[in-house]
Amino acid sequence: MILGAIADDLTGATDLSLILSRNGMRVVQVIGVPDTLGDVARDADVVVVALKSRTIPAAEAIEMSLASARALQAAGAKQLFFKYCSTFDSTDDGNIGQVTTALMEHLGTAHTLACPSFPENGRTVYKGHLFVFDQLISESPMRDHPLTPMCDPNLVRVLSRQSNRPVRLVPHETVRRGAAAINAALLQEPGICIVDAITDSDLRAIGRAAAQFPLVTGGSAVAMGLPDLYRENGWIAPAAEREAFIAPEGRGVILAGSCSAMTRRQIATAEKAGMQMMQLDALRIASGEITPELVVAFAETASQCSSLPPVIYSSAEPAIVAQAQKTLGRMHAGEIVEGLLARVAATLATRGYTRFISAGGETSGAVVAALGCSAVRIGPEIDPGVPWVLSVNTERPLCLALKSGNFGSEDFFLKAWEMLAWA
Ligand SMILES: Nc1ncnc2c1ncn2[C@@H]1O[C@H](COP(=O)(O)OP(=O)(O)O)[C@@H](O)[C@H]1O
Ligand SMILES: O=C(O)[C@@H](O)C(=O)COP(=O)(O)O
Repeated sequence: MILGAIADDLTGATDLSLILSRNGMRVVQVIGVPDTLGDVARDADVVVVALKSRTIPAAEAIEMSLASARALQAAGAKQLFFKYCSTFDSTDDGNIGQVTTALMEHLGTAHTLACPSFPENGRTVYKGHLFVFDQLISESPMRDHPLTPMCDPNLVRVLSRQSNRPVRLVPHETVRRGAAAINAALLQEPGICIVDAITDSDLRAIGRAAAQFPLVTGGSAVAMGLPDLYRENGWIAPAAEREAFIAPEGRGVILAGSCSAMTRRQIATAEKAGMQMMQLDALRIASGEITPELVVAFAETASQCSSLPPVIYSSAEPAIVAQAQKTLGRMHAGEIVEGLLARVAATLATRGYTRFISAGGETSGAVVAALGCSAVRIGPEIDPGVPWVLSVNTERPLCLALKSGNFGSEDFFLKAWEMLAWA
């Protein structure tokens, strides 16, 4: 194994695993802090550890990340990659800066870079400012994220508030001059460099520039150049063949806890396509009016009426989410919704459901933990950043599509489901 990756949420981990496996690396993805990785890592070029550390207190996120780093290093990782969201999801309390700083200290390195750019999904960084397609992040729907509202587009400023290390910019003028110029800029002074990147070729140059860095941090796309680089250096074998993906027979369900504008559009499209819908309200879950039993009963009835999977969603407009948060508290509202969706998933799995599509990083983390799944194998790509994956250690095999809230086309749910017809 050459690369050890730590992702701060589950959908982010599968996104990174997909990019690396698409570029011919043998990827193993584990969920939660691993004790040891001996057997798991033996035939892998990279192990990706999926945490649920994006919105927890910074001290806990640091502890989980360092424990994962130690396990990855013990299994042979020569370089570490800290993966966070392409929309830089975090608050001033953390956790991107704090975890990066802790990993730098752990590795004894004074230099690293931070770059969430993912042009294929419309995320670019220019003059240190993060864009989502044509909008600054702070003017995009991400300003209303339920847990990590992004209101400052200047990443140098954002990261400076989260780290005691100096944070500066490597501007696009330097990035355009290629890997050697970027490398020189990164090494000029100690600290964390936000690096501008607006195209895949920028990202490949950045990867090359950081080839010898013990720690790289960023969105998944920053890793796209690493596999070729490792092969050129003889550190990994020629591109691996992808294993066949065989979806287990069984019923399916869609569970959506993401409130992103894209997930809400995908839900509307699913309804138009004839999927059976149930909307969950956070306040009614908190009052006990909506119970897991009620939701499971809906899913079972809906599955009898239609060959399409039912959609169970708490996704709502910012005003509704804000109202729930005012009554329940921001984090508690999230936990209540995640808890319900997780219990529904666990019950459905005992009743023959084997195909789960989940929308939202925190949501997917909760759902997959409840399914008892601690490792997955990466399958075919549904949309950029979102593959089907197969559980490797559950009682019965499960196939899962873990969709980042912001990712996927408007017909994502139907498209993901139809892919299983030939898998
Ligand atoms: N109706 C709602 N009211 C309050 N919080 C909600 C509601 N629906 C979902 N949430 C919470 O919002 C958070 C969404 O985060 P996540 O699942 O990571 O989605 P995304 O991928 O869009 O960031 C979760 O913690 C979820 O439980
Ligand atoms: O980088 C990304 O945008 C995704 O890989 C990611 O991190 C997903 O997070 P959520 O949007 O919270 O699902």
